[in-house]
Amino acid sequence: MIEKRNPIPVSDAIQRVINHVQPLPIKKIELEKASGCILREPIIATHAVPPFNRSAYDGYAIRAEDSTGASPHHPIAFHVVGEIGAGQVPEVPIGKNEAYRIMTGAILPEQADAIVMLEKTTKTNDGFTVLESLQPGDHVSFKGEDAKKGEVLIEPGTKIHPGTIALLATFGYANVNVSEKPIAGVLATGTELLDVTESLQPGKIRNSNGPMIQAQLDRLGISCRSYGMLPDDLDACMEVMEQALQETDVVITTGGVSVGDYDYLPALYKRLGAKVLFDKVMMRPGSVTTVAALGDKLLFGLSGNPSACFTGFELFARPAIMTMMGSKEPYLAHIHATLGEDFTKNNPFTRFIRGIWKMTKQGVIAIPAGFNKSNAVSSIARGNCLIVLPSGSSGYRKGMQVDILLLGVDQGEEKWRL
Ligand SMILES: Nc1nc2c(c(=O)[nH]1)N[C@H]1C(S)=C(S)[C@@H](COP(=O)(O)OP(=O)(O)OC[C@H]3O[C@@H](n4cnc5c(N)ncnc54)[C@H](O)[C@@H]3O)O[C@H]1N2
Ligand code: MOO
Ligand SMILES: [Mg+2]
Repeated sequence: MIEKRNPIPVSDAIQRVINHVQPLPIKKIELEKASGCILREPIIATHAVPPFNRSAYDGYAIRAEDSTGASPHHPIAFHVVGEIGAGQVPEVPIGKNEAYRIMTGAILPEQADAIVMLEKTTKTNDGFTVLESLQPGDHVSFKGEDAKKGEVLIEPGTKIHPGTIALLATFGYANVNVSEKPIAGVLATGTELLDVTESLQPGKIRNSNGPMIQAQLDRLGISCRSYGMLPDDLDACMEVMEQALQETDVVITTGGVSVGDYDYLPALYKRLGAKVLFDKVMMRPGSVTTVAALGDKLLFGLSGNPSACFTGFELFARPAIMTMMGSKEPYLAHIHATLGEDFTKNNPFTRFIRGIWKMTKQGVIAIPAGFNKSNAVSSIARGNCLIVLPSGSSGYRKGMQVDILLLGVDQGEEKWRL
């Protein structure tokens, strides 16, 4: 007698997973190694940026009032008293109709409040003339215009990217608090599986899910520990699973979660004493995606079918791992797009079509990326998004508005809603 499974909505399934994950501990890491980590402290301006009033151009620093009334018919002359390159400090304040030759980024001399661009001046024996008047502040980068001292500039929970690194360096963060990164174990199950180096044999296929999941983890900046491929054998899987549970923070398997005679993952969870959070989701592909919890560890039982496996990772494993990393934006970014082709298959469950989105003159258009069954591998390779077609309608027509999930793009604060 086959056990009847209870399908739950995708958003409930995501919630059950997220309820089970905690951010990993915080650690300090050197700035050079922090790119791709999740920030676990706010970046607070320890000083104003810029830290002093500075010149935005190469030219001359003057008192703006001294240029009042300048015109092509009435040039005003300035006497140059010195020169300031970036990093140098002027020694004396300027007086009436005096100027410093100044370079971009150099601190303004006392009393100066405007910069005349070099191109707007005519050289004289002891200085230059200007043909137009300046206002105080012209071509000056003011102290604190970018950031005020004490301002919270970046909240914790965001991914550190090159811009964040620049900001951290600006404030002298040689070390920064980030989340520890989880170690993910990956195990492909299936007697039919061959390694990438092996030749095809009757009834066998190469293991594409294992390397794919490793690459999906890699896209999150997570390194994985591969437990290779195992035949459909409960005892063998049990042994490797127990090892993986000791060595990793989260274990991802592929295959063996359906109801076939050799689908051993349900029996494995039972033997381990793991609590199955769900084993049927109202989605296609990936309806048999199973997630179980053993203590504080999650076991992702992704389907063997490649498109289902891929989708299960992006919808469930990805946000869990991002949350473990301390991310406040663990979901894929989603945007609206116009469907570029009819999709009239019936939709008993929500469909996640591997799609291609592009920006056109008409806005963002998304089309299915070719052969789109659960067992497809070609469309995962062609796709750059998942087109979400909610259940209940079989009439998705070209021109309709749909949600698309952008693969490889973070910034998703909320899981998409149906
Ligand atoms: N009677 C039923 N049969 C099936 C059901 C069902 O509800 N009732 N569900 C179907 C759905 S939906 C899916 S999806 C699959 C899920 O299968 P499993 O997760 O049990 O995976 P396997 O049986 O091990 O393999 C399925 C398929 O995927 C290929 N595979 C497996 N591993 C890999 C890999 N590492 N790389 C590439 N391809 C892989 C495998 O050879 C099979 O073709 O079950 C349906 N059946
Ligand atoms: O779980 Mo299956 O991938 O729905 O076709
Ligand atoms: Mg199966």
